[in-house]
Amino acid sequence: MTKVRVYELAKELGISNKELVNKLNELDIKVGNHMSSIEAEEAELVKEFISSEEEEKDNLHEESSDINKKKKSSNTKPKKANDADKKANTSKKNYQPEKKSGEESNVNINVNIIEVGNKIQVKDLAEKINISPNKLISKLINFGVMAGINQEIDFDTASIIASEFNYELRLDKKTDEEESKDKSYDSLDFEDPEESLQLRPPVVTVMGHVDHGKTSLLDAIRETNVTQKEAGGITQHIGASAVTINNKKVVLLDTPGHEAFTSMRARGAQITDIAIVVVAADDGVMPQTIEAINHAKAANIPIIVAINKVDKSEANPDRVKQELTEHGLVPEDWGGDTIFVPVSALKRMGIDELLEMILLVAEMQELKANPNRKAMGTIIEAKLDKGRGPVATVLVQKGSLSIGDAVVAGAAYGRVRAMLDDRGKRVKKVGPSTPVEILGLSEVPEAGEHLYVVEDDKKAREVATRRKEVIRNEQLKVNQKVSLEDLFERIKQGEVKDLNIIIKADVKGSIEAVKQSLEKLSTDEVKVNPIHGGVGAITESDIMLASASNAIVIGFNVRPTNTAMEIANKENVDVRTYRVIYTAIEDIEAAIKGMLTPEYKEVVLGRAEIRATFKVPNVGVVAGVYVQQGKILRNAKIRLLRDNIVIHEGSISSLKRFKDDVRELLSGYEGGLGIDGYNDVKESDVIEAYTFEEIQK
Ligand SMILES: Nc1nc2c(ncn2[C@@H]2O[C@H](COP(=O)(O)OP(=O)(O)OP(=O)(O)O)[C@@H](O)[C@H]2O)c(=O)[nH]1
Repeated sequence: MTKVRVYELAKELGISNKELVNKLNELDIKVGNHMSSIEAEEAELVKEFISSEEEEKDNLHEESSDINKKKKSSNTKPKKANDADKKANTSKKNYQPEKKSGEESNVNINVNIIEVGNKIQVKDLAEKINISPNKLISKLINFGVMAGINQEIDFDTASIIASEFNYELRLDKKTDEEESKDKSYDSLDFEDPEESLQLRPPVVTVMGHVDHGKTSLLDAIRETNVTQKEAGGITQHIGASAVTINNKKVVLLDTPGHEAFTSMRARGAQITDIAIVVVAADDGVMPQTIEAINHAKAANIPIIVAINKVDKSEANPDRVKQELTEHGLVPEDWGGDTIFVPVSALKRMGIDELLEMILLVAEMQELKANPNRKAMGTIIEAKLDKGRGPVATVLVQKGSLSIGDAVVAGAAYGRVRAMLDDRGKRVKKVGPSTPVEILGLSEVPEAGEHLYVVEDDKKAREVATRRKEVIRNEQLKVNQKVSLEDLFERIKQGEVKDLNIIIKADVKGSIEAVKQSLEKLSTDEVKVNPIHGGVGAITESDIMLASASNAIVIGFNVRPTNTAMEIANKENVDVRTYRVIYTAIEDIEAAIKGMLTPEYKEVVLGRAEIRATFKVPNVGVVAGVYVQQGKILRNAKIRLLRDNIVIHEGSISSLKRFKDDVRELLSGYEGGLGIDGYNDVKESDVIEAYTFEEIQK
């Protein structure tokens, strides 16, 4: 009997290999991938099935507004599929009209009417029309709708499917509203009417290069603003604190640095209104200053520059201004719109001015919230306290939180048993922009989770249970981050309008060159946005920024650090490294146009650190290595990294364990390694072994 390759059939049908493989599996024709082959007869069946599906879609299109008509069309429609079905003994269940057992076959006589909202979750619909969710999902696939069990489908799609099972759906506006309020955790956060809004204090994060004085500045702000009465009280560390100037409050997040800021953002929580970027006047703009600026810009929040250490004799505030101008922050006195405040955290100089500027920027932003509603906030920190149980610091963002409120935060729920402010004082009720420590939760919530007040305990428990499901789904959603592979598809679907890119390189010159070439790749459909560039290894902070901003990371002659690599895997951030600028530009251009056809992908096998070097006569230099992770294979390709910068790429000339030649060296073992035609190895260099794997399509 003749056989047909899947990829040939896909080509003939004008659909992707993946689509065809899915279709075949739906029809119970088991295939592994596009290289598998199927019987010619099966191929015929698939062809007929697909053409009948298309016909079906056309019908639905024409008649989509009329439910009754739809019912008719879907009852007559699968005829062709039935014919096809007869030809091969494949599963019939996928495309035969379903009849509820014990019911009349003439659907028009016995139609069940159900009221549903504008949208309905797949599993709810399945329950309502009395079929298994899996059956419903495969039915949806037949209709060209890819939806998971927890996903929502619209009313039209739902009613078409339901009609096949003798159910008629009617739109019920009330159910719709109630459902969306009940079902979705995030819909607990409703919009407040304009007239209910009142000004609220700004929430500030301090960022800047290491040792430029972030912590000192936070301390200075707090100390200069503690009133006499409060001075005796011990300032609690709860993750955030509030200070008052001219009777106005400013909230400071305790953990300085853009890493903390961005990891919050990566978890979907944007709590900062204003970023203070600290630059030491004696040191000027440094790499982490630029990172901080780009992290704040990516989050779209205003920046105030605090030029710190102006007490020092070598302080040169003008140089700081000059340097920052190059990064788009132009001081007001130079015609720009960025506020610069000279301060000395050490000598407590300029602190009040800085706070006044914060209030000014806050005022311009018109930060408002409705204090008279059920509270909504974000968890800043949380821990398990031996005596007190789960303890969480929440920044109340909307509404007012009171003792006794039933709350839910992620999978945690409970009643607020006690509340403490940042001075350790017990409080009963707090409004927007207030950090408080709360007791009474069922478990320790994740930082970054939203907290909502709900009617009662029962409701809190219910929402928390559902939230657990959502969290699980969100973890799956991580997969939906942008990558070059599916970029074209995502642009076509309108899901990606900005391609955010982070560029890391071994030399500064490359960054600017790449940035300019990349910007030129923008099309009408997609804007290519280099959001950050820096010299050196790809770090954890780069990956978090990419994750928070849905960006891809490209590196030139640099590699990710071990932690960065782990986090990139976890967060599903696409990291691409190149030796030459040209290939990177070519890749991204191809991805935008949908022409990227990689057949192989690089897989890192492991990394080994060089602990010693030996000169071996007639051989060259051999490195004594210790495998830190993964394994080193004798026939793998390797890179020599120094501070995660690629010094050399090549292959292994010898791999030994003690005196013996070995084919591999595993994690935790030591051995000797020679690099083919290369001797310039140093202690603490890292050998990265990698290989290429064929991509399964
Ligand atoms: N002369 C002078 N020294 C300062 C000033 N502010 C901070 N310093 C000093 O600078 C050093 C670093 O200050 P930190 O506040 O620890 O800096 P940081 O940015 O928080 O540092 P990391 O947390 O390590 O990133 C300390 O030795 C401070 O005493 C200032 O205004 N003037």
